[in-house]
Parts: sequence; C-alpha cells; structure tokens
Amino acid sequence: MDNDDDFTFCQVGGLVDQSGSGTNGLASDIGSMTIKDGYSNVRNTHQNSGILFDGLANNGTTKEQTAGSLSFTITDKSSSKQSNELSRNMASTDSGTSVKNSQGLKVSTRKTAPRAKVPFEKGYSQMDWLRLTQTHPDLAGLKGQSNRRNISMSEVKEHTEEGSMWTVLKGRVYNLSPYMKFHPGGADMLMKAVGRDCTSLFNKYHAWVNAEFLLEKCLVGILEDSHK
Ligand code: HEM
Repeated sequence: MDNDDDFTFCQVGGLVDQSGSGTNGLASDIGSMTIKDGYSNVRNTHQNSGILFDGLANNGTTKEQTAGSLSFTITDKSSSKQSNELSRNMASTDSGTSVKNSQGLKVSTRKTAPRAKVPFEKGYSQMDWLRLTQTHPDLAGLKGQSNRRNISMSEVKEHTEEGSMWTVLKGRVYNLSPYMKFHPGGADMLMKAVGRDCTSLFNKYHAWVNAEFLLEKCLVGILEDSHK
C-alpha cells in the first residue's frame, strides 16, 4: 500500500455555475451576436476599457456595446430572461477575467484550483517528449529483452538509479528515467514514483492522463501477480 499521506489533494474542477439557477438553454436564447471593428453606428454606447461586459438591457431585445475599438450587438430572443444570466454565460467561456453583472458588480470568473504545473525547460515540452518517443530506439532500456516479461516487485525496487528508474503503474512496469525532465508536474514529484507502485499517487493527481500512451516506449514489463 502506498504511503501518500503527505500529499495534499489538488482537485481540478470544471467551471461552476454560481447562480444556483443554472444556465441551461441560455445559448438558445441568444438570437444573434455580432462583433464589428470601429466606433461607427453605435446606439446606447457604453464605453469599456477592458474586457467588461454588461448584460442585456433589462427589457431584453437588443443592445450594442463597445470594448476598446470593438463594438458588439447582442440580440435576445427571450425577453423574460434576467439580464445577468447572459453575463454569467459569457463569463463561463472566459476564464480568468472579470465580468460586470447587470448591477454593475464585478464578478471574478476564475474558478479552478491553483495548478502545480512546472514550467518546462527548453527542449522538454510534451511535443519534445512525443518526438523523442518516436525517434529513440530504446527508451525503456530493454537492450533486446522483451517488454512482455513478468517482473516482480522486488526487481522494481532495485531500479532506482539514474538511467534505470522503474515504477509500477496499473500493473505495468515502466522506466521513468527518460521522462523525468519532461514531466509537467516536475521531476521531484515523479521521483516519488521510483521503485514503487505509483498507481494511487498517479490517480490522485491526474487520473485523466493517458500514461499508457505517453509511456508506451518506456514499458519494461508486466508486474507479476504476487498472489499466484
Ligand atoms: C508515472 C507516470 C506519470 C505520468 C505519465 C505523468 C504525466 C503527467 C502529465 C501529462 C501532466 C500534465 C497534466 C495536465 O496538464 O493536465 C502531469 C502533471 C502533474 N503530475 Fe504527473 N505523471 C506521472 C506521475 C505522477 C506522480 C507519481 C505524481 C505525484 C507524485 C505526479 C504529479 C503531478 C503533478 C503535481 C502535476 C501537475 C498537476 C497540475 O497540472 O496541477 N505525476 N503529469
């Protein structure tokens, strides 16, 4: 069993609708939306300095707005909808900026938990990794051995040295050494996986990551069933 109590779970969630009323069906209530350059032909002008949106006029129908040199027109099909519902809908497609609701209050739209991603060193992006997996002849360090052989946990524990750092992930044994500097969570984090089964740690941080694909060329073997 992994001892991973020293980690704080960093939950990464989707955007949350704070209205409590939901925004389902809103998109279908926008009849049309046009954006044009320049200041000409603007009715009901409300000049904004940044990316700040007001909602529709309270009586619904249409409204023209400007943001810098852009002007945009929003046409509402549903006159019964509250104006601030539209500004919330805008907010959900625009993460990280602030939005003005119809009461003029600024509402922050940044809702995801802080990320622990490490900026990659030049030459160690995910694209660089994919390129390396396609060009390197033996990333796993197999030296001609089959990567279908059964490997015991005690053998995994022996591989903790530079060039041959093994881990177990979902029943497969991988050599993590070549991936160390490419790991977006940093080499220090990945080092915690070396010489042990990292499946629970992996799932804790990013169950969505497709490691079978990313580490395909680092496969050393299959963890032998210790219950046999
Ligand atoms: C063993 C194979 C592993 C692979 C192939 C892998 C791969 C990745 C990938 C692709 C990302 C970027 C995820 C994203 O942008 O959404 C990532 C981020 C990260 N990984 Fe891993 N990882 C592995 C193991 C681990 C382990 C064992 C830990 C913890 C000890 C860990 C901790 C993290 C963290 C903290 C991040 C940053 C999460 C964030 O974006 O906030 N990883 N990893």
